[in-house]
This record gives sequence, structure tokens and C-alpha cells, in this order.
Amino acid sequence: MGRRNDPGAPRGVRVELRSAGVELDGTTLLEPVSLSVPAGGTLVLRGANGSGKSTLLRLVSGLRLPTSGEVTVDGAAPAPRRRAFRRLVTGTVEPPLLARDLTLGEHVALVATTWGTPVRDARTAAGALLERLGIANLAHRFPHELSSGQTQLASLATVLVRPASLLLLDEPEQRLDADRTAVVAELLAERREEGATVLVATHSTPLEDALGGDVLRLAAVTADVPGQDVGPGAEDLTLDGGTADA
Ligand SMILES: Nc1ncnc2c1ncn2[C@@H]1O[C@H](COP(=O)(O)OP(=O)(O)OP(=O)(O)O)[C@@H](O)[C@H]1O
Repeated sequence: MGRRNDPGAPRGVRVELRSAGVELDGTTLLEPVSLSVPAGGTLVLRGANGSGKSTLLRLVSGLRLPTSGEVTVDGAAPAPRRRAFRRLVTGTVEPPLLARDLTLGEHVALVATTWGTPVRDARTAAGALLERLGIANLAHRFPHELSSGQTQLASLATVLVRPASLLLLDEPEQRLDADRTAVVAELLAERREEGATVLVATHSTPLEDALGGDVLRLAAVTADVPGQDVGPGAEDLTLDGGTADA
């Protein structure tokens, strides 16, 4: 192929946090966390509402900077302004941007083309993915003509249709029934088998079990005032399997 935009085969990237935490105006968003996910690894983030799962994913995506510690993806700080970094990373950390005048099928195919897939192949890939997600029959619908669960599936389709080395999914099970959640787990497992690194924040035990990666349980943030004892820190974060390496 050799095109400049050749999507190529995905190559996983290593993700590391070294005592990375976030405080904002006296509020703790994420207690300092240290972890290392090797290229091709899977890490499942669990924890109560407000424990910092989304914040951690935003650190890895570069949408938020740590106020303490360090975050690296493939050995460098996340740099979402750089196309080379954006090329590595896909996910649902940001809300999906939906165009009022594009159908579901057009949205998904469009995303694939922006990452170098030729239009015909992009349409085929979009159709196949929508079929897997059980919404191929909705390909001609506009965004406002979808149910909330269908909108979630559409969002996941735009995330999964493009090549990426790192997938960041924030509660992909939201608004999905058990069967669709299982399909999402299968799709993520396939991406991992292709070599991608996968980080998933979830409240779903079936999804956690289906993904089968290591699990990091974030402790609830217990205080808002900096300088005081804010409760559990990184030492209190338990990683199932007994190692910080996923
Ligand atoms: N922009 C912000 N300003 C102030 N506090 C924030 C901001 N964003 C998040 N927080 C706080 O940071 C903490 C962590 O939020 P985060 O969204 O990371 O948690 P979460 O584990 O993903 O929660 P959930 O399971 O409810 O999605 C929460 O207490 C939240 O209120």
C-alpha cells in the first residue's frame, strides 16, 4: 500500500502513570496513581461514582494534565494536538461529535476515511461493524432518530471503525443491554488480539469478566481540601492479580 495515510496494522503502546494525580481548585479529582500497562495489555478500571476513572482516562488521552506525577503513552507525554498521537488513540473519553445531516452509516464510514481507509473500504467496514453491533438496519437513520442505547452503539461504532493502538473506553456498557455489552467485549478482545492496548472504565462486572484484563480499583476520594489527609493514596489502590503491570 505505502500511502501516507495507510492505516497499517495496529501496534500496541505502553501506558504508564507515575504517581499521577489531579487536583483542581482545592478539589481532588484523582488521588495519585501509579500503574503500567504493557503494549497489548488490557486494564479495567473499577470504582465508585466519582472515584476518578474518567479523570484517569482523560489523563491518558491528554485531555487533562496531571497536577502531580507523570503520564506517558509510548514513552512520551500525551499530545492530543499532534496528529501522530491522535492517530494512536481512539475512545469515548470525549462525547461524540454528531452531524445533524449525516446518517449513522455515513458517520461511521466518514470516521474511517479520515484515518486513511479508502471510501469503498470504509463503507464496507462501517457496514460490517454496524452489523456486529446489531444496528445495521439503522444505517440510514439520522442521529436524532436513534434511541439512547442505539446512540451509544453508534458512538462505539465511530470509535471502533478506525485503526488505533490504544483504546480508551469510558463505561461502554452505558445504556446497553446484556447482549450488546457482550458484543462490545468481543470487539474489544479482538482489538487486543490485533495488538492494541485497551483501557476500560466500567461499572459492569460481566464486562470486566469478559474483558479478562487486570483490574485497578480506585478508592473513593474522601476529602476536597488540599494539605489535609485526603484518605487513601496510590498504596491503597488494589490491582487484582497483585501487580501494577497489566
Ligand atoms: N471539571 C471538574 N471540576 C471539579 N471537579 C470535577 C471535575 N470533573 C470531575 N470532577 C470531580 O472529580 C471526581 C472524579 O470524577 P470522575 O468523573 O473522574 O469519576 P468517575 O470515577 O469516572 O465517576 P463515575 O463512575 O460517576 O463516572 C468527582 O468527585 C468529580 O465530581
